[in-house]
Amino acid sequence: MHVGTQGRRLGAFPFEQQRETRDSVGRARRVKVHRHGSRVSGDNVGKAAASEPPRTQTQRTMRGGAAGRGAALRAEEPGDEDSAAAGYYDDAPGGEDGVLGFSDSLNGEVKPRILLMGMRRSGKSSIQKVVFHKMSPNETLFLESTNKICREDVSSSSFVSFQIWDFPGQIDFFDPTFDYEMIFRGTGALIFVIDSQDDYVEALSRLHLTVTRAYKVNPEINFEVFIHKVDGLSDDNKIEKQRDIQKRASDDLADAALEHIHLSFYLTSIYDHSIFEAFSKVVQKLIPQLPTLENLLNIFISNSGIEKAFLFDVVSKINIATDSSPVDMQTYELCCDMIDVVIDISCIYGLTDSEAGLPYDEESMAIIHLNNTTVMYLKEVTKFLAIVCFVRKESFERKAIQEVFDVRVEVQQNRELLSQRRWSKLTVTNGGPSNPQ
Ligand SMILES: Nc1nc2c(ncn2[C@@H]2O[C@H](COP(=O)(O)OP(=O)(O)OP(=O)(O)O)[C@@H](O)[C@H]2O)c(=O)[nH]1
Repeated sequence: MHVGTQGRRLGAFPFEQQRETRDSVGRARRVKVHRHGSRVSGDNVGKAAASEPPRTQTQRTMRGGAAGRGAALRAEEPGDEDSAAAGYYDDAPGGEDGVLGFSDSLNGEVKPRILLMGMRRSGKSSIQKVVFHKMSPNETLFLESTNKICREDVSSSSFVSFQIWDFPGQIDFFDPTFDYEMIFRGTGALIFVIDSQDDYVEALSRLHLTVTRAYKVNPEINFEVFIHKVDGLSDDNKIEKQRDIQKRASDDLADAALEHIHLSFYLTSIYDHSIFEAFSKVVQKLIPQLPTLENLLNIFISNSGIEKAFLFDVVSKINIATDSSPVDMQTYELCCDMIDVVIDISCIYGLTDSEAGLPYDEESMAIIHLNNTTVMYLKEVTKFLAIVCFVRKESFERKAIQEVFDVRVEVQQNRELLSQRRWSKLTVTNGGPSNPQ
């Protein structure tokens, strides 16, 4: 396997130092990746966030105080939103954060919201922490119950940009301080989490109430149901539970003459890749450019000898898009593992203490030969995105992949050359030096 990060030396540490690096630097670097992953738009916000502990820095929270809350809500959604949900919003320590977090309003962009709802202890915060904060599943055992709505901005590129709102277990729709109209109006997807290891009768009636309320306010919401914690169930049991939950939820909607509301169901667990796969599908539905991206990947694979190509957000391991050939869970898992390996190896061996670099940059790439004549190829595409390709050994040896990426490098070089020439022309015309330097 080759892992490249700005040509840094690999494998040069003595063993003891390696361990130390892993414990102290490796972890710190990981946090760094995550910091840049959970970005807040706007320079000031980013700078302020950099010096804060991970939790406050990435969770955009609303201020409990009327002024702060009012400012924040006005900034995001013009209109009379001030009354919204005083008791439900998180109190941000060091209030500035809450206000600045609403950077959408500063550039006029409104990010779609993904809401995480469900009964207490169903696993909502764990899902958010594992997918977006790289928390290990076991650490979620120590998570405290969420009392207020916690909000986080995720923007991995120009086409992946949304907010996640993690709700406390029980929301009282009849509580006058809970302005659900305001919340549902800007929502792109509502994820309702059901604990499959618990009795789910109450959860189903909550699901029904939530869906019908939300639909009334905004019929455009995608309703996604995570049948969660399936790691404790046998395969048969999983299918049985899914069938039962699906049927009961559909029956409830049919009884209310709302059978036209579409619910999507996913079997998920934070202990395997199912949660990343499910979240990928939820996010993909919110990407307007998805058909174009799929088309580009189709063209890409049909002209390069590559069998399958995925575009991934490196931080969250969300699969942004793939070509239209079928995906199986195992392939998806391999991609996630490869991303982990690249980041981990870069953190441990790719950086030195004196360098403030990131473990993922424009020179990041990796090649893994599997034991079944398949080769996996990962290459940086943008600061936050990677393309992961599966290619047969024969095609790889014909250097199909290298040719594809060499073309990209050549095109870039030609562009640079062209712009340099233009620049020289311009400076000569203006009587300046002909060299752009
Ligand atoms: N077995 C298993 N346990 C999980 C899974 N996801 C979360 N849990 C556990 O479920 C418990 C509750 O998780 P939380 O994330 O705090 O639940 P929550 O829905 O945010 O809870 P509230 O904040 O009270 O609404 C924790 O002990 C987690 O470790 C999973 O996929 N499988």
